[in-house]
Amino acid sequence: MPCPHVVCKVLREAAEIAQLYRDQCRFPALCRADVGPVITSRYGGQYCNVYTEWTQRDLERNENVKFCRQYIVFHDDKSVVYSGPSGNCTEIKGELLSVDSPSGDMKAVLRESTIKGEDKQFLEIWHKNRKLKCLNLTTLSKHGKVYEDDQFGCMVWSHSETHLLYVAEKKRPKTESYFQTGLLADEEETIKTDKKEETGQQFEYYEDWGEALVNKSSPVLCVLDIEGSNITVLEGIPANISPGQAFWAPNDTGLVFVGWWHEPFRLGLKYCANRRSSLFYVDLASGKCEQLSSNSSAVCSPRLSPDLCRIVYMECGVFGPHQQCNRLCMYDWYTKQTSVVVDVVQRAREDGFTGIYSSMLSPRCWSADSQRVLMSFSVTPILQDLLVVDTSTGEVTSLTSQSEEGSWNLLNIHRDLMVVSCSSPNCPPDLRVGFLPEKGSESKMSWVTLEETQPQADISWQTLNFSPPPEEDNSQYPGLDFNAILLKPKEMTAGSKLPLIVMPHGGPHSVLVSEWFLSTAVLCKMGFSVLLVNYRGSLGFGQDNILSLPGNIGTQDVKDVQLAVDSVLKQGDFDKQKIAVVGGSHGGFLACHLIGQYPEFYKACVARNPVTNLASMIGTDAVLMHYLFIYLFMYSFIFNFLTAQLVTHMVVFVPQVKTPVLLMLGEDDKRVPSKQGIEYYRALKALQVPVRLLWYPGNNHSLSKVDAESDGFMNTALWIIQHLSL
Ligand SMILES: CC(=O)N[C@@H](C)C(=O)N[C@@H](C)C(=O)O
Repeated sequence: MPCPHVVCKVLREAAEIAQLYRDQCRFPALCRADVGPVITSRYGGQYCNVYTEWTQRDLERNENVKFCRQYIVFHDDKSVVYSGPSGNCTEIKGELLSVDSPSGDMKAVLRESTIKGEDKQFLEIWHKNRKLKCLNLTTLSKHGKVYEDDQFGCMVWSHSETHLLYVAEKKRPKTESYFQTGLLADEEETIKTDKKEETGQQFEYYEDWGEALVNKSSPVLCVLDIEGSNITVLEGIPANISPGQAFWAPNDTGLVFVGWWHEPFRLGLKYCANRRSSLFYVDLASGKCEQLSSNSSAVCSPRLSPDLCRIVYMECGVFGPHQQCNRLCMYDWYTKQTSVVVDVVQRAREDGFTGIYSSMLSPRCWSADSQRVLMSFSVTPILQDLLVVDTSTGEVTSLTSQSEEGSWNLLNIHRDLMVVSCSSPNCPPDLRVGFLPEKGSESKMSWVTLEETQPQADISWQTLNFSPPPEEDNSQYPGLDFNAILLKPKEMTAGSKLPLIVMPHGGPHSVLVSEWFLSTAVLCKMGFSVLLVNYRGSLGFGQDNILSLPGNIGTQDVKDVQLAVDSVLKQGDFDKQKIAVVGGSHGGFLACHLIGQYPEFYKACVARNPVTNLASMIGTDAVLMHYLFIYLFMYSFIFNFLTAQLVTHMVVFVPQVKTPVLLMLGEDDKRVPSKQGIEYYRALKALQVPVRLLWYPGNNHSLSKVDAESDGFMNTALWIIQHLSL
């Protein structure tokens, strides 16, 4: 018999929930910041402009709008003297990429516009108050579409400001069938090339780089000579690598870039930092391409120091977990020596440092004297701190440990002026600037807020640490802990109990930090408590924690989540009959496992693009290596992988399920085939378990288009309200 008590009041009306969601959507997120050149006023004062770009969901227009706002920052090179906005927000439309030249005099913009129903790309060069040039890249047809993604994309001015570097899809040959030859005779270039090569290639399959990189197959490095309006597609790069994240070498002698190998085939790159890749240099005079980093690891985010002498980059192992603890490496341009500045950390060090887990460094990350590197990442796997690394000693110091709790994000640093954003589960992102203190004085860091946000008084949050009981300890990696973030509505009627929504993250090698999340904030404001669990295998606890999960998927992670829930329930604030579980991707896998392994416990389940059949992950473009490694770790590779033990954990425990399940699937998901969700839906239907499937066309794995995300949120909330009988 459940004990009688009052359940806390939860907002139930769809219109009111939608209004709450709409209100919370009004908090924008920062996506970029640039620091302009120093200007000296006629009275001797120094100032610079800080340019920022933000995104915000526009529910009426059903799009994520992007806008910019600039700020003026007067300073004395050590501290901010005065700052404030210069003008209002301006929406940015049609700009795919933009970048100011180093002097700040020029600006390059890649613009997309639809003319007579056809998408065209234009490259514009602006000088002061006028547009100098506009090149129609589509008509010029030197290459395919320009890449604007974070993985490969870049647009970089040469140091001399005479050339512009970018990445685009390689031009594909025109093709014709064996039976309609001659149609291409007017195509000059086609005549010049070997005709045989193109005949019969109409239906050639081009592998792409997978989830969120669809149609990105063979990137090429392109250089625009601004004066002559000439575009050169660089040659000399090995045909079996895809270049990206490129920049100009010292003195503009060549280009440095990351190259991802195509073998065994193009493994999806999104969420997978472990794909074999190296740092390369291509010399512009000789066309010779040289490999600068190891042959057997994965690298990303190379950044050149202001004195143009050294390049830092992050490196991790290949074939292992899809996200791991990184090594911070440094390549000396002149001695050609590579050193490891910060190594992989197996377990938390005595000072609490657990390693580097950034997926990307900010566009600039060096201190002005080229001695220190700045980065933001989770130091304890809850708080995302701002850290400064001394490249000569490898010493890591926090810049934010003295500040309020939350997650800090370094947007940029230039001439030691940092632009950062800070948020927490009850406070949307703000915008701050501050000068990097001298070495040894990091604790004296002082911030000036350019855009303030108020903490939401009705949400409280705390972090919780868990140690698994001896029977759940990992024998190979003993003594590992994990943690969770618990959000609660602040106002609770005395004697009443809260409904609880459990949310394990996806990945599985990912982490939930104490930052602002729209959905959890709205759920909490509605009256729900939310538990975000970083089970063993999450990032931020050291490499051993990550390695403890492969081979134990479906058991260790499931038990950790359940332990966290059981421990939280002991607090006594929660109604044990009103618990729901929500998860996406691997988090969806865990949600489906939890309702299968604890059939009476969860009263509602929502799974977004869940992995429900590991057997069918084999052969999917992006996941093969990743999942084979994770799930088949304990089993011999491929030939005998279908052991009874494995099958138990591969297809989630369907027959035991009683919990009503809401499934949300993205039609274009390249990471977890939507076929799996449909199979799971049919299995639950056959078992007469209440199940509903929402199908989102035009959405990939992230289900992040504004209409899909908002519809997904509303249906999640209403499904939980219905099945928790609230
Ligand atoms: C590596 C990867 O994409 N794994 C998926 C199964 C997954 O869980 N993705 C996470 C990152 C997500 O939240 O989408």
